[in-house]
Amino acid sequence: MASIFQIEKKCPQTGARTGFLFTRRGVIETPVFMPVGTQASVKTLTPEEVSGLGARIILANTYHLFLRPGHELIARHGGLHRFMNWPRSILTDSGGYQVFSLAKLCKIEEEGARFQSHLDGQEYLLTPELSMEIQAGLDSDIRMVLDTCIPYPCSYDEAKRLTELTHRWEKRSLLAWQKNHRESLVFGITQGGMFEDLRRYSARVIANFDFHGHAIGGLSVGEPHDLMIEMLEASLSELPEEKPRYLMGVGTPQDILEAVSRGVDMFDCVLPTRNARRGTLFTSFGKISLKQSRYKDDERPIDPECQCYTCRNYSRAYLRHLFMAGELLVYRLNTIHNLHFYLCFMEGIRDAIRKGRFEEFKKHYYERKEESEC
Ligand SMILES: Nc1nc2c(CCc3ccccc3)c3nc[nH]c3cc2c(=O)[nH]1
Repeated sequence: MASIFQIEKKCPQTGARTGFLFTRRGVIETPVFMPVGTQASVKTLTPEEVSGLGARIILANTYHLFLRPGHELIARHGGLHRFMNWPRSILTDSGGYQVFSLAKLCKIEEEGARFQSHLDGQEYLLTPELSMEIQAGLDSDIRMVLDTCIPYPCSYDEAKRLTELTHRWEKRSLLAWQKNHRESLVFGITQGGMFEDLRRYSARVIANFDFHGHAIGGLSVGEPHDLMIEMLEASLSELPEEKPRYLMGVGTPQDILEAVSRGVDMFDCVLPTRNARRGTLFTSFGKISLKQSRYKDDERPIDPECQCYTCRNYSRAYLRHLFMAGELLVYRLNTIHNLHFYLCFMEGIRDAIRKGRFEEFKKHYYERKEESEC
């Protein structure tokens, strides 16, 4: 497998590293945050705005696009990049997780995941082969294997059973990918529930297949922060350092910092975009909510230290007015700010690692995090 990942600089004190991930549609600097564009759109923003904020890879969802408008329609329209006018890299999830979290009456069988569409109740069977076929129709650059996302909490026996089924699905996914998907990259996903021995076992099995990169799955499913870190460490301990690691669904700035320290390269999370639509904004001194009356007459920007379009042009009072009035503009202005915050945060992490100052960066983050709101 040609090397699609190059480590640039390692932090001497921690497992943090910067690197470059090469897809056929461009180079991605890591550690990277990948904005979520579930239904072929990063909600409320144009692709030019997402790219202008610095994003070089976005995520899309196989489950959603399969159900609507359908991968065959998107394929007829030239694939997802053409369809949504996004020329850079796209990573698509396999649908395993969404079937669990969204579909009705999901039944896990050896063949695949049988479910009813949350849109019209129609029944489908999502198999590893079909998942790869859908991702090929979308023509995504990084394709995820079909896995079962183990619920939390879950018994040891059930976690073991689902982990072993996942390994069989991943083998089938890889075979399907090898048959006619070689223009893209394929990532494996480790599972193991919240059991350290199953986490190590799953990582060892996945590491022995021939994937371009490895995702750590089954986390950020409602478990406590410390348990997530513990299971992350168990998984990472058995994954090769030279391949990219992707921690699925993570997370808050603090989660990202802790995971980068342990050698994770790729992140995705709905927080910046979803919180934006709920009026919750990230700042260098913690989060603020536009619902609070204290901002009614506040002329300052969201974050005085932020250089984004929203902070350079609008006050908290104006944003709160828009939010309380239900003016749609606020969803765009808040999303611009939150995505800018996350993408700048990642640039700060990469810069600190390159300059050998990652520990200092982390310490500074924790000091600022507890500051009283300004
Ligand atoms: N396939 C898979 N996806 C997960 C996601 C969705 C990430 C995603 C990818 C692409 C688009 C949207 C979302 C998780 N989100 C939070 N925890 C998660 C765990 C898993 C998991 O174990 N397996």
